[in-house]
Amino acid sequence: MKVFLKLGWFIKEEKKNYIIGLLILLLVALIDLLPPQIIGKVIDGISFNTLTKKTLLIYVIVLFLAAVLTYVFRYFWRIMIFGASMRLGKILRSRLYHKYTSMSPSFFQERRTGDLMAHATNDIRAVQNTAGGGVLTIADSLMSGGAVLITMAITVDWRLTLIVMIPLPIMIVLTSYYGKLLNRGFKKAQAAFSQLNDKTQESIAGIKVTKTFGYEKDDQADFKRLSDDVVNKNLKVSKIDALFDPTIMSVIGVSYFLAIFYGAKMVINDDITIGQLVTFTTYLGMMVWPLLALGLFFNIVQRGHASYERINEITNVKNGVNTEVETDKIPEGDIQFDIKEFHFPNDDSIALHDIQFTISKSDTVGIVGRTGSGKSAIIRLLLREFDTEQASEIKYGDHPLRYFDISSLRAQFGYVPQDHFLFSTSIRNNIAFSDPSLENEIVYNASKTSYIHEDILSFPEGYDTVVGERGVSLSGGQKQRISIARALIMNPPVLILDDSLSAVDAETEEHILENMQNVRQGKTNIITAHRMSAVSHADIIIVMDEGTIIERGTHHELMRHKGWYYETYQAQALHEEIASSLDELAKGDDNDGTKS
Ligand SMILES: Nc1ncnc2c1ncn2[C@@H]1O[C@H](COP(=O)(O)OP(=O)(O)OP(=O)(O)O)[C@@H](O)[C@H]1O
Repeated sequence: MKVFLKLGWFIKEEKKNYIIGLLILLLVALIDLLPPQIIGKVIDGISFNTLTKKTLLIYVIVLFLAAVLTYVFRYFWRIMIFGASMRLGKILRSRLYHKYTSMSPSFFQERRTGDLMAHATNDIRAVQNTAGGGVLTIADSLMSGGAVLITMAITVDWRLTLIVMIPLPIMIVLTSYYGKLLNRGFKKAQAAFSQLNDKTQESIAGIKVTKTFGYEKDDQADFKRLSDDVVNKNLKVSKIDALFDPTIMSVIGVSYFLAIFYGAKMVINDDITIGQLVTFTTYLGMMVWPLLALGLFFNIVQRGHASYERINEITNVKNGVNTEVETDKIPEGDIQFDIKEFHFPNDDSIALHDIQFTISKSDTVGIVGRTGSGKSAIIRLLLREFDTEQASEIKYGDHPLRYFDISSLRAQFGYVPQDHFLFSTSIRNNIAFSDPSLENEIVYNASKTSYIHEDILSFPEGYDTVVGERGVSLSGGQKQRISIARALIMNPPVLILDDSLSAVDAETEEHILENMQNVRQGKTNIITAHRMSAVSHADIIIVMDEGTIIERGTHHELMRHKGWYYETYQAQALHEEIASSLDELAKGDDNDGTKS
């Protein structure tokens, strides 16, 4: 029942629909009381030989009207009550979606995708059912059941009514005990479903790796284990659920026995007529549904409560990043880093320390270093993915990052992340993601700059080619270049390429960088890379190692310095030279082969 208190805000909102729906439901319950009365009267009329044709006709007309009214009323209460519950589903779905889209990336890092999807599907369905089926079952059970009991007491005999109610308290005790067991069972079953959802999502996303490693059998076994777990936990719930019906039917059975036993005695003693006894037992039959509805109500409500708690747990999570600021100032100017020490949330090891450097407005900055040296960490702090001290230690213009509204801060950046992502839509829509109404010419220019225009034209449907599961398969380099075009099209004050040229060959990289130098004049660029050639043209290059800066300067300064940058640059240049010589040789061999 607690879930109704928690859903009080919604019930208040939909007060009108619920009241009208419940009133109509009450009318149906009252109309349903008529037929047993009429049956009793007809039986008594026959046994006392007082039934005339005219009264019989009136009874038939009343029964017919009752049937028509019940039909119409049932239709309307369904629309009122189930309509309201659907609106609750919509509200919760929007809340969750809003929550998901407003959370910082660390939120998603800590949670499993399958779990988040289960909240948006299974859990919402369960809460929606509470606001629909739950309200209906409790109202129907109280109103129909109550109306039937009162009518039995008034129109037949109150003593007989009390007698048949003797077994009811046993039923209430048992069903509320089952209800508690159900809640526990549902929580476990929903959690197991989340895990299965997560497993399915991960398996599909990682299908290529699974196949390459021949891991299908283990993957299937893993899936079977989780699937069995879901079945077992739901089976436990069903076993508890299955106790409701027999308990209720047994209670009704005992009540029937008492009704016949004591009712017959009363007929013999002339306390009630035989017609009244038939009316009474017919009413008792009408108590089956309200009592079953009560059992159903516990089931629906316990499931809804467990799900509502799971949804609330997510919607109550505070966004890791404090977004409440008073200024509407747009960030502008140089970006200064003065990071003393940074560790990722929930991680004790130091990811960055003693990072001091400035990115002057309109400069291109290169950040290089071994894998795991902290390049991406710097970028993620600049994008305020975490609400740590560093939001004060990094300044944009005259103010720390914390000073700015998070949306206007992020709007300054065009970011191409390391793990680029394309949506399952056309290439054009992927590039014009920030504004789908952009003219084709602008889309083409961005593609030309990122050196992907010709590739796109060679696809079967050009820019309308759909990417992803049901579309064309793109190479890693093509995906990277489309992602770069998507960032370039925004013409952002600061463009960040986080290892975004790793999958293109040296020649393509050179073309892209050359094009960028032309179109990004007067704007800031930050490029992190493993290949030194990607940053050699930068105004300043930062070399990272073990979370701190070990070298800095222009390409020429660093080459003179003869440190890590110099050595890596030389090694990569040599490697590049050997690779292109081998390429030439292979081409030569091919040509020879063709001639002979
Ligand atoms: N969310 C996280 N929680 C804890 N540690 C993290 C997290 N993300 C990264 N790290 C760790 O922080 C360090 C720096 O990682 P970062 O991703 O910045 O390296 P990088 O230089 O960008 O590496 P790469 O070139 O391979 O992308 C690494 O040791 C990494 O394992």
